[in-house]
Amino acid sequence: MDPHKPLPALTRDCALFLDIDGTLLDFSLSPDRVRIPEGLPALLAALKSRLNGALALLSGRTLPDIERFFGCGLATGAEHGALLRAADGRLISVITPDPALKTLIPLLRAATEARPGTLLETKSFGLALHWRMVPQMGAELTALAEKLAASHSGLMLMPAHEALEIRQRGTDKGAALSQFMALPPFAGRRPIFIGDDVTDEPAIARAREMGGVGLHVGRDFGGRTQAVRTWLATGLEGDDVNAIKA
Ligand SMILES: O=P(O)(O)OC[C@H]1O[C@H](O[C@H]2O[C@H](CO)[C@@H](O)[C@H](O)[C@H]2O)[C@H](O)[C@@H](O)[C@@H]1O
Repeated sequence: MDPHKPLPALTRDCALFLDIDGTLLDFSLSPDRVRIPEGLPALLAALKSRLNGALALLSGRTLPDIERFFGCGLATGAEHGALLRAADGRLISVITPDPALKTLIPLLRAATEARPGTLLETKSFGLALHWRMVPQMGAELTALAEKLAASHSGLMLMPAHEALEIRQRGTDKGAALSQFMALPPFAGRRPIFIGDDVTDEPAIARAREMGGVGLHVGRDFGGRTQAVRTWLATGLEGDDVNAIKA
């Protein structure tokens, strides 16, 4: 977007899709240390109600992480769209995990244990190597992951913020957005997606292709998650927002 262009209005006819880390939440030193701003779960619940349920989280996080952060009441595309769950808990789709992922765990775990400050995050449909505490370790871990994944054609590597995601091919947040948009209560609405990372670009592009808006935290919100939360609160104008400032 043109940085001088005002942000779009978050109106009742939108379908809202939100990334989590780096968009709703500030980054922390490790995945389990994120802080959920007071009022954010209530803000999301109020927006969901304002949009007649057309709000979904699209994240690289696991479903249990997302439920721990925000409860179970939001439609969710977890692990970059590997698993899609409706707000009422119904499973919409889930991929079959590639058995190759498990075979990489012992080698990657040994590599992170040998490099203090690095971390291996094991998820249901992918792995993530983290080095936020020791950025100088990023190149070595990336080289190792490239070597290990090379013989597994079903896997792909995706650079992330101070991390590398090892994922299955065939899913991304753009496809997840399309799947939700084909279903009620999303169908027929104007999609708005907000993300911050390379893994969010397919959903940014997809929202635009569908006549909606794809926003980027760095390009459109000055890199500030607080600016995202403030803009989200504008979607409640007219409601009693005093109790739900995030
Ligand atoms: O799609 P997202 O909701 O943005 O999730 C992307 C990944 O986020 C997490 O890692 C990132 O956030 C951590 C906590 O702030 C940070 O320590 C790390 O450096 C970031 O890369 C999460 O751990 C991953 O599983 C998600 O895929």
